[in-house]
Amino acid sequence: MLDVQVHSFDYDGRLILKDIFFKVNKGEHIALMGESGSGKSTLLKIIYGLLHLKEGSIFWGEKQALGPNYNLVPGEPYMKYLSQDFDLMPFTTVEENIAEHLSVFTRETHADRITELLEMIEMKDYAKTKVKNLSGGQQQRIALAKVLAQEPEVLLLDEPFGHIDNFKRNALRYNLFPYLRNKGITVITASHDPNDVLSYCDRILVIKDGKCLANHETQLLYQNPPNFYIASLFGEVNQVPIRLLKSYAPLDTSVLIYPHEFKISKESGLKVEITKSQFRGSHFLVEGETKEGYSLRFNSNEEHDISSSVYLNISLETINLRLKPKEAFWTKESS
Ligand SMILES: Nc1ncnc2c1ncn2[C@@H]1O[C@H](COP(=O)(O)OP(=O)(O)OP(=O)(O)O)[C@@H](O)[C@H]1O
Repeated sequence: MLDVQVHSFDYDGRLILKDIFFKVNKGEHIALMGESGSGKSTLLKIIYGLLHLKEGSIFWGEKQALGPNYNLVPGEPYMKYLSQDFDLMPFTTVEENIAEHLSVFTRETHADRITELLEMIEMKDYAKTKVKNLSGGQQQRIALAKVLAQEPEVLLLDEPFGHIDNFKRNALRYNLFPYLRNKGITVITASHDPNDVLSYCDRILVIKDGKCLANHETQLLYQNPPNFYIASLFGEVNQVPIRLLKSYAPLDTSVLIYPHEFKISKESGLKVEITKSQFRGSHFLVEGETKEGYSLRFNSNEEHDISSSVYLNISLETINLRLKPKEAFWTKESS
């Protein structure tokens, strides 16, 4: 188990992380989510041992990760970190870059291992190509193969697909995450992209301004977002005042509703006047305004004319789920 206890961390007196405590079981995949600048990369660098942690500790089982003040070469041998800059040797070939990270004691199996990794990242044809002649996305894939070369026990991925186009990104996720799971590798992935997280991570740790806002099982967090910040990490979300939905509701509160959770009716529900209708491939993302002036975004299978009206409905089940008191729920679950 990886045990992360960060009481505080600062860069030259500027506090960046505060009271971040969590454990990751062996073989578990967790995601670090949070807006840009919230401290995700800093946390990964601390865990890997690139930054000195004065107040706190990192343990992998019984072994303590001691950081740069103790290790001549920063980093721990059982852990690998894929940083946002790829750290490759540009004037050598793809296979040489990967082989660099394979053990000299297993030379006879190097070729097989390199082929296995290049197949996984779908770059088998580039084995002999010099890294400097690859695109940014291709270099990121090689960097990924490099950190996997000597199977780490713990893998820290910082925006692993940031430079890769959507087409390749989907294929790579599809290959990579099951591969890591089969190998029993413990993974922490920092990402802004819900597609990296929703299907592949067991748990999500949310960071905002250097503090941990949530640490929960993925589906549970998606379905019960405790606040707007967390819900919006998954994409579009509406904050709907409850009195718009139930005129008799005495509560001065609002519920978080994802655009796909609205059902459109031509007859009854919450009336909105269409202000925007945007093609999104599989559906239209439509914006409508209530008579009180609230703007709501919902999905529709059809395009809607500007200034036309529709009625929106949300299932009672969803409303009740979102109205559940979150404080007790989250404190209990997150321990
Ligand atoms: N070496 C550094 N020296 C000083 N401040 C730094 C350093 N690295 C990062 N910071 C600051 O620490 C804060 C957290 O940065 P960090 O890179 O950890 O955020 P992040 O959540 O990973 O962002 P992103 O998603 O954009 O990568 C930011 O305000 C950043 O400016």
